[in-house]
Amino acid sequence: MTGDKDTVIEVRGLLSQFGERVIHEDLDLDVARGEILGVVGGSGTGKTVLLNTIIGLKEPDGGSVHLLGHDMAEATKADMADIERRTGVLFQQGALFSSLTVLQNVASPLVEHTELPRSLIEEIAAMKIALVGLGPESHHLKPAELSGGMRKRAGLARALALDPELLFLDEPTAGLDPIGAAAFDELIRSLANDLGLTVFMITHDLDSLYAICDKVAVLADKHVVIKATVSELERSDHPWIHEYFHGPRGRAAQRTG
Ligand SMILES: Nc1ncnc2c1ncn2[C@@H]1O[C@H](COP(=O)(O)OP(=O)(O)OP(=O)(O)O)[C@@H](O)[C@H]1O
Repeated sequence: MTGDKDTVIEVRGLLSQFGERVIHEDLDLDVARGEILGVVGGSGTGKTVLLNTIIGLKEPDGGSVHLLGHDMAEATKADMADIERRTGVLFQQGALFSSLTVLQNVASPLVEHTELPRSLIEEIAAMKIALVGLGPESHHLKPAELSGGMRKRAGLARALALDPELLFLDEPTAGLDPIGAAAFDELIRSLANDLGLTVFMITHDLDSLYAICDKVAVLADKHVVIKATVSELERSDHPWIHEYFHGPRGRAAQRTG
């Protein structure tokens, strides 16, 4: 790390490509401890690829990523285990194991990363499920038996299973109706505050930016063109940002935000 322990994610000069196709070039990003960062950008600008690169699912083609003090290029198995214990990820579709119940899904990181007795693991999993607002009747349901909103909540409970300090969310409100999305935003905001989480959240949802993000990073032209507060972004004259905030959807979100 460059020495600043309050920077939990540090990306420098990132190059990402698939074959000849360059997705990121010279991309820099810092995320400070305790920050709730929204990551926005047009479709295909590489938001998910960035998330996957930061957490080590994709290797950078150039540049560096430091995550929770670890240089990802040199991370050992023990470092990766440390990172996995300290981060939670909610993938776009919830990524729950379809053959497991909600309780078993939420328990799975505890089974993998701890030596705790089964009964205690189930108790902790039940607590996490309650924390995200699901009732005990959900414990024995399989993912296919859940609504979209319940699936997101179950995915969030699993992401919180190991008491992470850093949470990655890929489009957490996508596919939810506006009321469900607002409730989910509220849940993320209060969990982040109460648990002191740092959050990296990819979203298309302007309402979420207004409701919960301290800062927003905009991906365009293959890199982060600006990282700023929403009100600073409203004043940006970058064409994509201007359209995003001042187009019809932007105006609607400002009215309700
Ligand atoms: N495994 C892969 N192989 C080849 N190309 C890929 C792969 N993964 C992603 N891409 C390409 O990289 C680009 C960025 O994808 P990514 O999913 O990160 O976009 P995004 O910004 O998250 O988009 P959206 O908002 O639509 O979800 C896309 O053009 C995609 O086709």
